[in-house]
Amino acid sequence: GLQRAPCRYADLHPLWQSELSVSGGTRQSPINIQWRDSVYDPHLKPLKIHYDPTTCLYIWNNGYSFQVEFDDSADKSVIMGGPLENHYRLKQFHFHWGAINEWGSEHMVDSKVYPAELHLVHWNPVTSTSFEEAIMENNGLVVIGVFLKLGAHHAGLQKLVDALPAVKHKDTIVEFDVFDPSCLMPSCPDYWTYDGSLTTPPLTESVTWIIKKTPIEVDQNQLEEFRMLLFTSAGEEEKRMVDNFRPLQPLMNRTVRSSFR
Ligand SMILES: N/C(=N\S(N)(=O)=O)N1CCCC1
Ligand SMILES: [Zn+2]
Repeated sequence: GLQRAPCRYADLHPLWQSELSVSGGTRQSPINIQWRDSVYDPHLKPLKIHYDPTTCLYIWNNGYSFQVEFDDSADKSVIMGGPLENHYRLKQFHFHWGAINEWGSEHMVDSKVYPAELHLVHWNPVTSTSFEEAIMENNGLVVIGVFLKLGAHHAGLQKLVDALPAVKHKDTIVEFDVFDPSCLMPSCPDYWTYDGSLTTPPLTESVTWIIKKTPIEVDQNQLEEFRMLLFTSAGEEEKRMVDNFRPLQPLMNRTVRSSFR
């Protein structure tokens, strides 16, 4: 039959062959956040973030994104408050982005898409004994999503960008110490929150999402450095790491709550 050109490499990327395998999902991510349908919840507290920069370990290219890993053996880099009943430990952060500035984020706001999205992944040490266990637990994880928009140079991000050439190929790693990801947070406290899932396999429905309303600004050069990474290992035919985002998923029977009026 007629071969349909893949609309995105991500659709063919091995990670996505299992995309269709999550049958019966009722709380999948990402979603389009319709601002007018979100419900202000006065019981939502301010999010409290305490990251210890010395818990930063290394950056690596996992063949889907670049990821900064943290020492999560103690309650040193934690978040609490917001919609959360207890504290959660920071495990890693990573990004999703597009081949061009017109798309790239996973979540959308009133169908507006951003060039990239940061995910800070945390797990619940009260109900789980490890990150790997928490991935399978209902509400075992909290992911904070921060939109990136094209604008001013981001000095805090630049330290990360300068390390990217060292992790150009899949399964490469470089030491990265003393970095405080709080510098990647917008100063505005406003967020939406909803119950969702991981956006890559195993796609488990274990995530309380906290999506910051206000994007951070990064410049064109910084976005282009993301796009110079490769999905492929050294020696393989090079495939640029771009469009590593999952398509929108149905909202189904969910309400998005906002921390702001
Ligand atoms: N998909 C994921 N995070 S995300 N994109 O949903 O924040 N992960 C896969 C394994 C651990 C984190
Ligand atoms: Zn992600």
